[in-house]
Amino acid sequence: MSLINSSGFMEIAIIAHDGKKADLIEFLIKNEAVLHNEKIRLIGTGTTGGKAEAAGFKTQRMLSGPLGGDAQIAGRVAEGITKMVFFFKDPLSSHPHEADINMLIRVCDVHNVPLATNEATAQLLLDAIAQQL
Ligand SMILES: O=C(CO)COP(=O)(O)O
Repeated sequence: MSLINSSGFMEIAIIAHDGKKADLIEFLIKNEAVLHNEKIRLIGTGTTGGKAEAAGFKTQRMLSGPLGGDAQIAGRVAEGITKMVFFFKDPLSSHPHEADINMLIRVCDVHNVPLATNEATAQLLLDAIAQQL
């Protein structure tokens, strides 16, 4: 399983529900030494991506999650462009686009793409890839 896509980058998707956005930004800042590596490309759902950009992380923004951003990222996972997903889900809230959320998770499993749905898992994944950069 290669984590580098055909463009030569490790594209990581960053997504967070509203209740987890602050945690994700804090996670990015804590790991900025790895995330600013020239081989890493960040993409994100609309609002999450905007907050990451505001925190100093160059991020290609997709549509907002509820407007189809999760589906766009699922497409990139299916096409082998996005190689890892950090999705800080809020398990205590319901979401109108639950079908998109579940579809993204399913597509990651179909294509064997590493998916972290919480910070502990995201940290383990990032620590692992730091060795490969
Ligand atoms: O709802 C989301 C993921 O399901 C996140 O979308 P935003 O980053 O646009 O808020």
